[in-house]
Amino acid sequence: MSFLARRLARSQVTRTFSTSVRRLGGGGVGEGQAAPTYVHKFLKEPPTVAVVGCPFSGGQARPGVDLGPNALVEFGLLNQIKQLGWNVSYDGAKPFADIAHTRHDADDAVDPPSHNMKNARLVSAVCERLAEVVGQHAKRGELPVTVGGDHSLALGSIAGTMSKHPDACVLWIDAHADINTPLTTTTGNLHGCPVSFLLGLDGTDVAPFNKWAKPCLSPNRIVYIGLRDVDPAEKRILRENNIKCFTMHDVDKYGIGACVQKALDHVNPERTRPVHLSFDVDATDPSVAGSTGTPVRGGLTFREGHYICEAVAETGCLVALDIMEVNPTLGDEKLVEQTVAVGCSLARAALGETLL
Ligand SMILES: NC(=[NH2+])NCCC[C@H](N)C(=O)O
Ligand SMILES: [Mn+2]
Ligand SMILES: [Mn+2]
Repeated sequence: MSFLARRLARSQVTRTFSTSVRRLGGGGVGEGQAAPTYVHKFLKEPPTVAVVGCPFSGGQARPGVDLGPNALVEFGLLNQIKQLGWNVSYDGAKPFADIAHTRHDADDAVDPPSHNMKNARLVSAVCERLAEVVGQHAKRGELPVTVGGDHSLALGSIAGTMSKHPDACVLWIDAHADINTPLTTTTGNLHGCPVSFLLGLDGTDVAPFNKWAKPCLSPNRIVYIGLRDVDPAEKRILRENNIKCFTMHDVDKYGIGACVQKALDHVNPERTRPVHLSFDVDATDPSVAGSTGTPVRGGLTFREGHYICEAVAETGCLVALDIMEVNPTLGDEKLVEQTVAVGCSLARAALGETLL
């Protein structure tokens, strides 16, 4: 175990679900038993997290992001979640074992570009499988945590969430909007496109995706936080579809607290709707999580990133979480460990770690 992992493990051992997450004890805080501050609105007892590691890099061009899930699990993610009081299950890469999931765009002969998309068959197959796996966990009343892998996977994870919770809303935390369509993408990388398929935008009704990926999200049920690198065609799409965005400019202007509140008020005004939180670690500044394939300077601070996760946890509405785009082959050892640690701590924050 690395130094950081050991230190983290030590600081966690005394925390239990019943004392740190579920209730404020009657003793210290005024009269009687305080009400639970944190109630899961949509999960079955006992609260269970299903970690779904998806070692996949086919949605973009840089190898190594497929090693993300293993890096987070090696860093202790499963135990860290257990220590927050959750039951935790983990299948390793088994659900994807029969798909050549770590291939990326060297393989044009097997998976030729179609409709401007690279690795379309591969991305489609992996996302279809991921949708099944996430959907199964959700239907059991568990909370699937999908650990990527590149962000094309959110097409699968969100489709899976929607199969159980068709009224769910999505918080998409990212430097990028990932809303290119096969008609607008300039890179052909499908990690820049998942949202357009979820919404069923023009140009997305194409094989092989249209075999399984039916539009399942409407533009008023998704909100972005952290944007700062949006392609011109994506800006047009966001405007035309009236999609609510909190760019880094807005985070500077209003502060993260107001942005998250407005974001939740937009997609989930009564806090009665299930929430799928899709977190691309490149939303945070490269000084916070630098081991990622498309870093963009000027991002969320460590606290701003965690605040978003905590505020979602506080609603009790979280039904699914994605932690995406950790690439443990980019940067020196220190940067990698820091990025992996941030991936784990964002997940813990979304699962209630810092709530009293
Ligand atoms: N998930 C990400 N990191 N996406 C980056 C997308 C970059 C660019 N907009 C593209 O379409 O390729
Ligand atoms: Mn991104
Ligand atoms: Mn992304």
